[in-house]
Amino acid sequence: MAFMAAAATAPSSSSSPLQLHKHAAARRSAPALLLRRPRSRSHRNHLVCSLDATKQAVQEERPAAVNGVAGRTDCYGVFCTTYDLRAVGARWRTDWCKRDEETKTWKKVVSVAVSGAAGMISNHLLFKLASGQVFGPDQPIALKLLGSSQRSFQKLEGVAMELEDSLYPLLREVSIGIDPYEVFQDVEWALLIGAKPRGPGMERADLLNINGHIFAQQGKALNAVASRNVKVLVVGNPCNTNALICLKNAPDIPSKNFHALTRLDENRAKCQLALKASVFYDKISNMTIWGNHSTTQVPDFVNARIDGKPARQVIRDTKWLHEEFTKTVQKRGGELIQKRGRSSAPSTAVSIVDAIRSLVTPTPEGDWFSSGVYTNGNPYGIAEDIVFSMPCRSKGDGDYELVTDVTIDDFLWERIKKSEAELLAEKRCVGHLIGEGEEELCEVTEDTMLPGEQ
Ligand SMILES: NC(=O)c1ccc[n+]([C@@H]2O[C@H](COP(=O)([O-])OP(=O)(O)OC[C@H]3O[C@@H](n4cnc5c(N)ncnc54)[C@H](O)[C@@H]3O)[C@@H](O)[C@H]2O)c1
Repeated sequence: MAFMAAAATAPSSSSSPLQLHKHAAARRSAPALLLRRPRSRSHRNHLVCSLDATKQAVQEERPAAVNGVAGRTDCYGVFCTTYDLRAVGARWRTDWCKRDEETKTWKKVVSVAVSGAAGMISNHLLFKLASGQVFGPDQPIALKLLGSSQRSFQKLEGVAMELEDSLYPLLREVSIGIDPYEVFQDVEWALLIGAKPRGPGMERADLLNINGHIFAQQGKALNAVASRNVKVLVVGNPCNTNALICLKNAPDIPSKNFHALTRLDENRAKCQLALKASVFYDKISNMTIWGNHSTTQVPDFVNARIDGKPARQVIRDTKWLHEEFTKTVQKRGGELIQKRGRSSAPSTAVSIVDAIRSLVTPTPEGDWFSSGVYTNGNPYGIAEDIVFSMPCRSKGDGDYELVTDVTIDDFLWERIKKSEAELLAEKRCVGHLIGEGEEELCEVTEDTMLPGEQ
């Protein structure tokens, strides 16, 4: 347990209602921070009850060199302390506080790792996670933030401070680090967003290799230290093949637990159908993105429904469906970057929220959602042993099943095969990272990165 308090020290004052643990600086190669705070739906009561004791304890226990003093330290102010709520409850002196503690019941904290935590997408996502929008308003959460290098550490500190200042009742723990073997310890969710952007002149094949190494290492780390049922959502591009690399390097974790994010594409496709049909987008359902998160993706208007009716019955413009719809969805990120000057981070963060919520809440009757998942006995005849976006349904237990009642006509199948061929080619490029050959055999030459996501 790299980040957790290793040794409980005695409370700083015998009359203190708080049991305060100084965070043991248990780091190996990487620095780490830990924030644990008393938080609850009624956390403001806790804070009122405990404020004086907290101040006193923090003052007495705080290590000498913290709060911006030159030189590196492992903890910063309140990040260095752990409060034991049970001890607080046991020692409350006033009836009001006692009553508050006795009536409280807590779900077990869910532990979520986020890589690329100082990046643009995380800048939106972390605050949604901490607010309860993702796992629910009664689900406490621990956030484990992974950065890429010593240089990123200071940025992660800044992110942790912003989270702290946001006073989220559900946010119980924030730890930061740059060693995935430490950050992924016991995590139940791993949101792998961090990746290198494609530099000037860099081929897609180069990116596959560079980012592939990141996801191979992170897969190994998850395999070694994460919860045995960790759910992994890969966002960093090229996300399908990165997810494949990650799962191949984590043989002790079920392959079914790995996802590549294609939910942004699904949301964009729903938006375009809604615009074309002049309906609000909550009327669009059964939207599938087939294949790769690239320009070979296949947004499926054949099975999509608008207000419960097949989309093709509502949108009679076949030329638009065949020729414009897919292109518009693919180019959405590029158009956005031209207008806004930056890539689509807020809507990507929202789509990550949607992707997770689709797994932790039951799918509405008759509907489904898209996710890039491992092909292992799929009912559609798509090549096995790749990560391919397909229609899924969930009971809300974190797991999913593939949807079988879909129609795949010639139009869809021809395009699905192209995306499949691309993913098989990407797989050959990363054979050296998935235990399938020492030498790279890479024939990916076409640039199929989605515009706006480099
Ligand atoms: N799947 C999708 O739908 C989708 C949509 C948008 C963006 N993306 C991809 O998501 C990724 C992140 O996008 P962003 O806009 O947040 O980028 P960003 O450059 O703002 O942030 C990326 C962060 O990742 C960090 N990082 C790099 N290597 C890392 C490593 N090994 N471990 C941990 N962190 C590391 C960087 O330091 C940086 O802070 C990119 O690869 C982008 O192409 C995917």
